[in-house]
Amino acid sequence: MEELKRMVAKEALKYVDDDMIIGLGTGSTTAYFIQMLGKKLMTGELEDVYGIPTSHQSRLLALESGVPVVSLDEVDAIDIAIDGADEVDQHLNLIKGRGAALTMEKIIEYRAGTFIVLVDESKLVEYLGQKMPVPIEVIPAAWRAIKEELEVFNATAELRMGVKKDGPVITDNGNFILDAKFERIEDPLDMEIELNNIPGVVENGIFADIADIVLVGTKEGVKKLER
Ligand SMILES: O=C(CO)[C@H](O)[C@H](O)COP(=O)(O)O
Repeated sequence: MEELKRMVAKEALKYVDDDMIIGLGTGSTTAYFIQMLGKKLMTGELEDVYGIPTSHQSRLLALESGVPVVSLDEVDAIDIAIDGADEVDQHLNLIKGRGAALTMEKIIEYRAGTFIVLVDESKLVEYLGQKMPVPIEVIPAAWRAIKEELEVFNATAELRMGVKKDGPVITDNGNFILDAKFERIEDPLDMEIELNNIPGVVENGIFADIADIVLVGTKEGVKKLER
């Protein structure tokens, strides 16, 4: 599994050129990409590349790996964004947010010229919601009301609890995460919009119609899926 992650991260480096601004996703697969990018910058194979982190995790790792970081309000455009995903359907719609960084990820990836997703083949699904819940970032005061309101969509939601921390997970933005298990998400774009219409929802982990390229790590090599 780690080898497949490394393989797609290496492939993603081929999309990086000098003078680029790159959205840096969150998670274990993107972590390989950030480290490899840092090495290319240190050896001088790449120059004047800046990263825009999507989380504390990617910011700390970028700084540690030698990738200079900037924030969204300091740039005019983002050339590419690189990130992992938890599920990818055949139309390249995604579920993201296992790492609770979905809000900043969507802010950056929506605005990238090209959004490239890195996964291994276990993440490919027939329909969204097949294996994973949809993480929903919510304002803490509204979590219980939203949990109940999600029943309209036949979704069962759980408040995500911390590991090595008592009580709920607190996102980088100071909010809670509800993990909502749906029976089947028939229309990802419609569901993404519906969920964001609930007052108190900050953002949800359905990324419909945003990914341009998905690089899939398989035992036979990297497969490229394109929209
Ligand atoms: O959405 C995410 C974090 O919020 C991650 O990109 C997603 O969970 C994939 O992570 P990994 O590469 O570790 O499997």
